[in-house]
Amino acid sequence: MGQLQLAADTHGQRLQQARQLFFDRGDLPEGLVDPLILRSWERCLRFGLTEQHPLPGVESLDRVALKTEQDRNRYLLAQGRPIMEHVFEQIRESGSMVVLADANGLLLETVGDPDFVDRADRIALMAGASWDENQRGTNAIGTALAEEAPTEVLGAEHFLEHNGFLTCCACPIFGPDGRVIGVLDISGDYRSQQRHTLGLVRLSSAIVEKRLFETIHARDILVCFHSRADYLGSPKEGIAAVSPDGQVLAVNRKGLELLGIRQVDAVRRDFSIVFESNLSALVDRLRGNTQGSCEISVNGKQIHVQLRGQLPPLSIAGRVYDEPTAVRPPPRRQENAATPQLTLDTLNTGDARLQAAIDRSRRILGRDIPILIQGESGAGKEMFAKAFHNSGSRQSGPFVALNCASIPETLIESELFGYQGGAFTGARKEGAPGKIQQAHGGTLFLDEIGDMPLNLQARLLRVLQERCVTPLGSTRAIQVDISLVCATHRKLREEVARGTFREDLYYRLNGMCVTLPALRERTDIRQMVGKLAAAETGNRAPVRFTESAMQALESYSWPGNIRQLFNVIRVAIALLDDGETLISETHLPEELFESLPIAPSVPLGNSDVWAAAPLDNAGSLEEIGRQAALRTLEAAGGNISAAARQLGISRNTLYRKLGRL
Ligand SMILES: Nc1ncnc2c1ncn2[C@@H]1O[C@H](COP(=O)(O)OP(=O)(O)OP(=O)(O)O)[C@@H](O)[C@H]1O
Repeated sequence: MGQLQLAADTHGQRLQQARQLFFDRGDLPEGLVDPLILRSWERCLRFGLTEQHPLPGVESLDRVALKTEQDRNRYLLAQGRPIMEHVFEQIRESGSMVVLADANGLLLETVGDPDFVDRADRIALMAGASWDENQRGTNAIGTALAEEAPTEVLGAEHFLEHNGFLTCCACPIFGPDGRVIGVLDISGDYRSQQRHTLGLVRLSSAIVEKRLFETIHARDILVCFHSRADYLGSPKEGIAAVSPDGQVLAVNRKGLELLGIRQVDAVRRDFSIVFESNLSALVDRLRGNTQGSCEISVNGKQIHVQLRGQLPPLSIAGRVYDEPTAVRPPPRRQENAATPQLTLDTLNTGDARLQAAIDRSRRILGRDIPILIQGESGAGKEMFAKAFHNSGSRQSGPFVALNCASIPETLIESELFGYQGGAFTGARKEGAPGKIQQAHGGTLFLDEIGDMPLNLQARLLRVLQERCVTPLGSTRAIQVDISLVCATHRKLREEVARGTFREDLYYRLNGMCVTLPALRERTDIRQMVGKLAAAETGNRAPVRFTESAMQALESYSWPGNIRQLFNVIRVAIALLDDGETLISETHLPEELFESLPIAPSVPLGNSDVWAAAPLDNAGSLEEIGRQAALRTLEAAGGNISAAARQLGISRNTLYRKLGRL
């Protein structure tokens, strides 16, 4: 008999003794059970559970309800799925499964060995079921959530007898604001317990957290650090997100550990105070050397630092950091073209439908009528909103954008309405104003408004009616004066009919609706090509297009619209040899020449990767590739093999593209 088996037997005997003491005699079996498990058993008794039965009425969600929950947690799933696949590869054929659950213990997705999945199904360890402690008793998922700590629950440590055949390891996943947003778990047969499983789950959760942090702060300067240079880039590195004016916006959990401080000690402080170094000098030292690192001293300790994310332009870097109060920070989002004076006039490149939309919008300038912009993804809705703001009387006020689809539901509320200090775990001591308040005197742009959760729609409606906002945890309403512009790629009327969008809010937002034409419907593609190419080359020598290349660009169906066109032009320019300025068909992707045009409604295929990969944060071809790989993976429902097949690359290459696991 192996040592592990012996240990398991001894552990099993001790547990039986502990259960007898606890359940039969009502004693606390201290010393026989891990204190964390004991705390959980006591909680379960308080919930009214018995060791034989869960509470009556515990039912799993049906497919539709599960889909809704998966949708609400799409952000967590998008980052979690590739990691689950990767973890499963490590434990395949060990009679186990990998589970991703939301912050309430609802199982969102599972991937596992078929034999074990069958057994797991019988105890409802499957997507759609809740494993909250108050329903299933002590279990790694529910208990990790209750304790907010990595948790291992072995065999009879499970409160409910019928779960005693399980061994489970789970680790909570913390969102970028420090709140728990989900939990990753590996469950298997008690007899196949592996010593390293908890470590694997912890590491994997750390990877998901890191990706969430990097995605949320993709538009900020990311200062990555560790006491060991070889840990830079690993899930163990600390990351601080810093605004262009040198204010620390957030520090990830590893970073707080490394610095030995709390979130409230860092957030909203100047970088130079938290890191005892001048950010401007650091940017200059590391500019052009983003793979390199340098050492700084913080609190008497040497740390290695690397910069990633959006570095400010050189001229701005110096100015802003030297005179923090005198200069307005540069815009957080860099538009690709027409940045200097983006107005409704400059958007007009000759297409009649676009011109009609511009004319209609111009008429309501300065009248504070909410405008709803509809159009396919990448058709230029945000650009239009910015141009609308710049053309009206509020142009000197702030333009504040929030994309309701790209941040987790738990964050939308605090991002939008703000919060008072101490409103929730991880909240900053001094609180933070929300986007609504930040837009006071200017324009609030709510992108993908169709993705706003229903409960927040009600709160938003109240703000629009009363022109007041009440931050989370506060009772004080703050007056706001905002002009509202919303955009969506969804058909909001249909969402209203389906009951997923409030009718009263729909009418409130829809003072005037403009629909932007899809790029394939536009007659000014040549002009757009010229404009986007000029934006990409900047001060370098201008590029030209052969007639056949231009015709290919004109006749393609552009499912990803202007974003895709710009992407294609960027890549074409990158493919030119030194000194070469003529773009021909060889510089364009093959799908432009395939006979079947790609309609936007077909499922994502190889060529749609180009369509969907957003350019806004794509600093390099490597990043474009990573985003394309992510999109394909999402479209393939998280199935790594299917996504790799679709891209025509190996699974390993796909993993590498997804972020070098
Ligand atoms: N008229 C334009 N001139 C130059 N670039 C443009 C123009 N319109 C859009 N773009 C560029 O195309 C990309 C997509 O535009 P934008 O983000 O405004 O589209 P969107 O419709 O809001 O997309 P989504 O619905 O996916 O958020 C951006 O990089 C933007 O800078």
